[in-house]
Amino acid sequence: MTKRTQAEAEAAVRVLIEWAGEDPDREGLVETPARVARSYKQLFAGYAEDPRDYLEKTFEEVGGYDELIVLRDIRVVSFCEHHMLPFLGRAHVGYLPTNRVVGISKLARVVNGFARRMQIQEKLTAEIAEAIQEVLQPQGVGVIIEAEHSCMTMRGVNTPGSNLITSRLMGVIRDDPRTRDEFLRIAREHY
Ligand SMILES: Nc1nc2c(ncn2[C@@H]2O[C@H](COP(=O)(O)OP(=O)(O)OP(=O)(O)O)[C@@H](O)[C@H]2O)c(=O)[nH]1
Ligand SMILES: [Zn+2]
Repeated sequence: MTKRTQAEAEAAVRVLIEWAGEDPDREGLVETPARVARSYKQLFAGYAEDPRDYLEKTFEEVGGYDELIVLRDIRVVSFCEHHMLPFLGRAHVGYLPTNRVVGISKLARVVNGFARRMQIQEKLTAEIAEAIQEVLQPQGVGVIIEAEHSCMTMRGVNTPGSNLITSRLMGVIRDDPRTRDEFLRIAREHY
């Protein structure tokens, strides 16, 4: 993959501005290519990190805790790879630990690290679950994401208010009906 410079990104934005029918040299737009390029760096910051790294530090003194751990309503800001438009919503992430747990902020960091890339929601959901399964090796993992896609609400089919719900369940959260029901109930309690 070709590595591009900030200057090249700015030139590309300038082309898009012109293509949209605007004058990139008018006062309000002069700095826009630079702003957009900087903004893309932040919005796509996920390419500069491996979210698995957040899960390396764990705690084993859990007092025998062996029930589900669920972090609900993690804000998701991601981008559909078809239109590069945002999809916004919430993720619910749970796991059934084996003998160690992770700091809860790290679950949100993992979501954010994968979200700040271009992809479809199905892939985002799977990547989060698989990273947790791979690094923490819990008895089970569940990830549910509900999000509204700007490419559907702002353009195209124009259906504001419709949410895409995706889930990836692994291990006992997928295979043991009682654990699965408990996870889904906790994750959906507020729907
Ligand atoms: N499965 C899935 N589809 C997505 C996601 N984000 C956007 N899409 C869809 O990707 C599809 C791309 O379809 P295309 O026909 O190639 O593109 P398009 O002509 O812009 O399609 P419209 O959005 O229907 O106007 C659309 O149906 C989008 O709704 C996602 O996260 N998951
Ligand atoms: Zn889209």
